[in-house]
Amino acid sequence: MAYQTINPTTNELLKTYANHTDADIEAALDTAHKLYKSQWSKGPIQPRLQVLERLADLIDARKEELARIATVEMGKLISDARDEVWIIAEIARYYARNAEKFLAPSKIDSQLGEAWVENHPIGVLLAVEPWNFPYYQLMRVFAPAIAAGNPVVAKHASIVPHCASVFEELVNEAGAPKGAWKNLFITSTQVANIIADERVQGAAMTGSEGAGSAIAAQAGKYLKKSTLEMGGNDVFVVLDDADLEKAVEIGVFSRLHISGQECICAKRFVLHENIADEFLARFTTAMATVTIGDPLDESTKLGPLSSAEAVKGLSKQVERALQNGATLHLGGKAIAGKGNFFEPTILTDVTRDNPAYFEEFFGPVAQIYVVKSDDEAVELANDSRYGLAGAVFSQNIERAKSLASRIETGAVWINTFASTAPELPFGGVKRSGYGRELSELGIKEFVNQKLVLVAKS
Ligand SMILES: NC(=O)C1=CN([C@@H]2O[C@H](COP(=O)(O)OP(=O)(O)OC[C@H]3O[C@@H](n4cnc5c(N)ncnc54)[C@H](O)[C@@H]3O)[C@@H](O)[C@H]2O)C=CC1
Ligand SMILES: CCCCCC(=O)O
Repeated sequence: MAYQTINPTTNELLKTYANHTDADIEAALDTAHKLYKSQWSKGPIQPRLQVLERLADLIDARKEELARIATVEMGKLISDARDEVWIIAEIARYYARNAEKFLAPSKIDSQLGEAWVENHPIGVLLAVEPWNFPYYQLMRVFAPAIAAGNPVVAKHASIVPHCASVFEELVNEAGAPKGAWKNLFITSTQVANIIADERVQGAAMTGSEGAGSAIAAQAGKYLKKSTLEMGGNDVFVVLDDADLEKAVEIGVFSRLHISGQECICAKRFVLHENIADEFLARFTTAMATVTIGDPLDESTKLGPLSSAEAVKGLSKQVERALQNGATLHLGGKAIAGKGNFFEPTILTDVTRDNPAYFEEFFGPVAQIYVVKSDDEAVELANDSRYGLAGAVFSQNIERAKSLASRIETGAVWINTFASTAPELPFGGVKRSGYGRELSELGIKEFVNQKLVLVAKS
């Protein structure tokens, strides 16, 4: 597995990074484990939280540089890259300012005596992360882990090594001791060996089902806790009383955000029959006229996919959907020329016997479904192997809340697009994974919630 920076706008190879060896891994695990056994991990929380505060300030100071690195390495719009840099500083500050409260002992009323739960670190964690939010995915693990006292070794996606390197550089510059966070350019086999290592107590993974299944299986075999943040096939439900102009604008934004390479974004558009034609007409016009180009250009609204392989895979997936009966309403092909560009695409008439019905399209490909009722919308939303997020548009909030409660996902957003914030839990059910990241829930995933009880005298 080669770690390379290839600019997806030009497909120019910019840099190849050397892989780490087994000896490097051993050194990283030894350092991390020794840090876990030290006062740094088990002692007062404040020194660890001060690192997060300093890290946030360092990120702010290098915002434009960091954003440009991400855009050049995986192709997201420069404005989206700035947003990502902004939110990782916010996540660092959030845990710096809330972790002590989250991890404070909590009393339990018990007839057996004075009882409480303490929250302790559990040891070295492994993070395995994807390329689509190359900094956010790392901070989502690092911030709660360091606050709790868990050192982390990290394997990032092979196409974002510059982002991985600069993140580690920032963590070290913020004053984290060696071992708090170590980036490793390693193979899947080496990941499996790390999970098996007795010094490693947990694994946090974000990515595809294939990766998640492999990592969860290995973690299960060695009795290590894992959290999985995997794919999604989120519905974007537009009811007959929705603000159509708003729904169209947000629907286009959500489907094309990060060139459609986002696990929580609008993928299956579920339209009430009374507004379906009007929505589709406006949606089609907006998708067809979006500005496609260099993601460093501020006027661009749709950049490239992350890699040439991603374009090939998406092209085959769309072709297979059409071969199985879907109708191509818009787009459908890779854009000829330099770079990994794909046309904004709309598929209709995707029936349940079409493989596309159950598939996530990790690119600017929208599927359109028409329903007659709220019940039918819920039934279709839940007829999925995934359960990550979803959105419901209606001007009747109680009606929207009712649907939100019935949709089997980890989150439902009403009258807006699915997104993220430090205080909001992130995660899903079914084949979208298990566990939660961010919020108070996220910091509790890898701590020992230890009961202490003093018997009545
Ligand atoms: N739930 C979420 O927050 C997110 C989910 N995803 C999902 O991930 C997929 C696309 O992202 P990719 O980075 O291409 O996913 P990927 O699964 O190919 O890679 C994710 C990470 O896992 C590693 N990996 C892959 N196979 C592995 C194995 N057998 N053992 C150990 N490590 C392995 C990769 O090198 C990378 O670091 C889509 O399905 C997308 O929905 C992507 C981003 C966020
Ligand atoms: C908006 C942030 C989303 C992060 C993970 C994803 O959906 O791919």
